[in-house]
Parts: sequence; C-alpha cells; structure tokens
Amino acid sequence: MPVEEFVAGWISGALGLVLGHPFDTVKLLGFFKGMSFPIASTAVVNSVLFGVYSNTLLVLTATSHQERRAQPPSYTHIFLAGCTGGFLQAYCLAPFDLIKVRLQNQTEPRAQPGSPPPRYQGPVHCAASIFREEGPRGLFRGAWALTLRDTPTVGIYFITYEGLCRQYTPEGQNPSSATVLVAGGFAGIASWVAATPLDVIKSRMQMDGLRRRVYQGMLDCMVSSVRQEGLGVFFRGVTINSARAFPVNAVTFLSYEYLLRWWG
Ligand SMILES: CN(C)C(=N)NCCC[C@H](N)C(=O)O
Repeated sequence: MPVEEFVAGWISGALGLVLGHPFDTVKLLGFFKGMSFPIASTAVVNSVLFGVYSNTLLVLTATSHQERRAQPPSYTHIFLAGCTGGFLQAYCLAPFDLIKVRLQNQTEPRAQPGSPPPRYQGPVHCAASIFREEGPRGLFRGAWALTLRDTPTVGIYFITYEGLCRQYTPEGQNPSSATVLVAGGFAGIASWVAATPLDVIKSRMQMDGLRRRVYQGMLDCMVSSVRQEGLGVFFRGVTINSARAFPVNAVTFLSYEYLLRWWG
C-alpha cells in the first residue's frame, strides 16, 4: 500500500488547519483556543482521508497518483473513493471532534474573576472526563451524524476538485497552482454547503449529555431542532463554514499536490 499519500495528507491537513482554526473558533466564540490539539488531530484525520481516497482509487482503477493525469479515473470511481475516505475519516475524527466541540463551547474561561474554573482543563482532561462520566461510548457521541455528514460530502469534495481541475487543464497535464487553489477552494465550499445541515445536528448531539440528556437520538435531535427553530436551523453557520472552507482547502490541495509531485 503506497504511504506517500498518507504523509502528504498529514502535512497538508496541518497546513490547512493553521488557516482554518481562527474561523473554527470564531464560529464558537473562542479565538485561538486550543491550537495544538486541532493541528495534531487534523493532520491524522487528513492523512486517513487522502491516504484512503488514493489507495481506494488504486484498488478501483489500478492507477497510482502519478498515472492518474494520463489515465483519469471516472467520476463514479472518484465519488466511491471519496465516500470510502469520508467514512473512515469520520470514525477517526469522532473522538477528536467531540473534544474540540466540548472545549470550544466552554464558557467558563470568559467568566468573571472568582467564578468556578473551566469544566475541562484541556484535551486530555476532557477525554478522560467524558470517558469517566459518559463511558467509552460517550467518546463517540455524534459519530453517526459525523459518518452521515462525511461519507457523501467527501465524495462531493473530490468530484468538485477533479471536475474543476479537468475543466481548466489541458489533457494529460498537471493542473497549474492557480487551478489547484481555485478547485481546492471550491471543493471545500461545495462539500461544506452539503455538510452543514448534518454538521449542526452533529454538534448538538455532541453537546448533549454534558449537563443532562436532551435528545433520544439523531432523528429526535433533528425533529426538535426544526420544531423549535424552523428549517433555517439546517443552514446555521453555512456562511462561516464556506468562508473557512475556501482558504483551508485551497492550501490543503496545493500542498498535497506539490508534495506528491516533489516526491514523485
Ligand atoms: C465534512 N466535510 C465537508 C468534509 N469532510 N469535507 C472534506 C474535507 C474538508 C476539510 N478537511 C476541511 O476541514 O474543510
């Protein structure tokens, strides 16, 4: 199994995150909180995403990353490989994402002097507390919503990227840097627009259980959210998700492509 895609995914994920983290925390009202933990976790998750995507394409089409410009895979294969990458990344991402959401939603650090200390003192303490208070399954709270969010939307991500690269690149050649940046940016936006409804539900499921259980499950969370807030609830955060997605994914794809060309 070729491993360079895993390594390139690891590095490019970390680079993309440095751009994306401020957006992520603005969304949740906590500027630059906990930067080192997301860098490490995003790198691991992006490595799984790109590594699994490329190796699934290798199985489906018998072409390596370098051969794919001359023998482009079909969009069906790209979509299937993307969905496989998305499915597996969701399981790796689940505990990290839960910890991120819980830490970023802590209001205590912004409280007045003399108020009680934050509930979670950092990522390790957060993971240990969830494990102790909610059991091992607690660490995977929201994992189903995450899987449903990521499986099709990562398919959309790679289809958009490949489609735009092919549109603006002469046959058989590598896309230019500008094309990679624009295609990567729009791939990020397309996938986040599609992912936002389930992203909202996922975050609510992950916060559930912190003080008391509110939702019976994902469907219950969807129904009560729509009942209380209307259908607009599914588009909450879509603008900031898209604004974050463009630079993050432009840089992620550019660094991924260039690392593989450089090694290859
Ligand atoms: C849930 N969605 C939209 C995705 N997983 N999309 C593909 C990767 C996105 C990239 N890691 C990012 O953080 O923007």
